[in-house]
Amino acid sequence: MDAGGWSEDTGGLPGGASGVFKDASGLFEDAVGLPAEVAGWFARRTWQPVPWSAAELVEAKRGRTVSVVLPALNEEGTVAGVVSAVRAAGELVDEVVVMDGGCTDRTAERAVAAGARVVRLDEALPGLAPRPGKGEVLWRSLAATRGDLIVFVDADLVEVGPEVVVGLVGPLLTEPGVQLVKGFYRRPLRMATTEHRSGGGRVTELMARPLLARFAPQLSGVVQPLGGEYAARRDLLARLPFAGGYGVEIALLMDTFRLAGLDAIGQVDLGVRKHRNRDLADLGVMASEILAVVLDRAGVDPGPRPVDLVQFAEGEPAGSGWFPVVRRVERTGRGPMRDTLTSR
Ligand SMILES: O=c1ccn([C@@H]2O[C@H](COP(=O)(O)OP(=O)(O)O)[C@@H](O)[C@H]2O)c(=O)[nH]1
Ligand SMILES: O=C(O)[C@@H](COP(=O)(O)O)O[C@H]1O[C@H](CO)[C@@H](O)[C@H](O)[C@H]1O
Repeated sequence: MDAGGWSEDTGGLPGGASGVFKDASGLFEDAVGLPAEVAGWFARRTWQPVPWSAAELVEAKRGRTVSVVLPALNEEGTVAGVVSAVRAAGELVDEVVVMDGGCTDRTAERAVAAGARVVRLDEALPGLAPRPGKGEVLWRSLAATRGDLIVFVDADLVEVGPEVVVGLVGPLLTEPGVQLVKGFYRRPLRMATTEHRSGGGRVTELMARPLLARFAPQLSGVVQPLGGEYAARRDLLARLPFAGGYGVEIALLMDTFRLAGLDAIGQVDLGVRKHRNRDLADLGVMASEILAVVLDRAGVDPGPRPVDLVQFAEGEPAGSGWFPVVRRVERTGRGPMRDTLTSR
């Protein structure tokens, strides 16, 4: 599959351009070419657009099974739409599981009504007290599902369709060397009253990319390293540790690279991703979790645990001054699920 005009000998830029990449906004006038290793990987392991149909992939399954997992913490407003979108992939999907991360709203009820199986954290691993954070939810999904391939899709997406599953499992069913597939997309930024065509993926741009550039430059070709839509072989995920909070995605990416090499990773264009965009304060906590994980994977002491992140809020009414808000950032991860299951 021609990966959309990118080739290994053009410095990684479309159309043979190399050296300076001119952009209408002039923001990239100082761009340089991709390192050859990254350009080569990008050309080999990027599928844009996705070339497969659901029917072709059903044929390609050859007995392999697919579990789709939606991590959900109070997503009653969107979970049913995401479940329906995933189920529209038909026979490509063998089970749809919503992992209840501790919901106190109608997420579970609406997920069941839409056709998903709902599993609470304590049900997935009875007797093992759940820990907070997204990573714990994804880790426990390995015990709650049975598919040979596991697809993670956030439950807060809107305007999503079955192509999210088709795209993500495509390389896993057709390229034997690929073990982890990340989705990528244009990321609009939807705030309370406005929607911008791009601007989403704020922690990706401000934290993840600069960290990868310094500590794992081989992964710099991954368009959306933090994206919550990705798929992997169970036998890979079961051998990996899971970071506890929002560091789970970048940890899985770095650990897959360390364990299986760059060509075990692929990425597919999924079009546009719209989700609930959290405020900057929440993203500050997320960035802190991601920073800690990347430093840990890079062998750099991430500092004390837990760390107290001091942020500031403006008092009411406006003009009445600012006050500190301290958020304790502590997400304890888990070891490989393979070890947990064999020790139970
Ligand atoms: O402790 C958590 C945090 C998040 N999530 C779920 O993980 C997905 C991604 O989380 P979030 O939307 O907060 O991340 P963002 O997309 O804003 O970076 C969503 O479906 C959340 O409901 C979860 O199950 N438990
Ligand atoms: O990519 C990002 O920068 C963050 C925040 O996205 P937005 O700025 O709210 O679009 O979103 C991702 O990061 C989380 C941590 O990896 C993932 O868990 C989320 O699924 C993903 O949306």
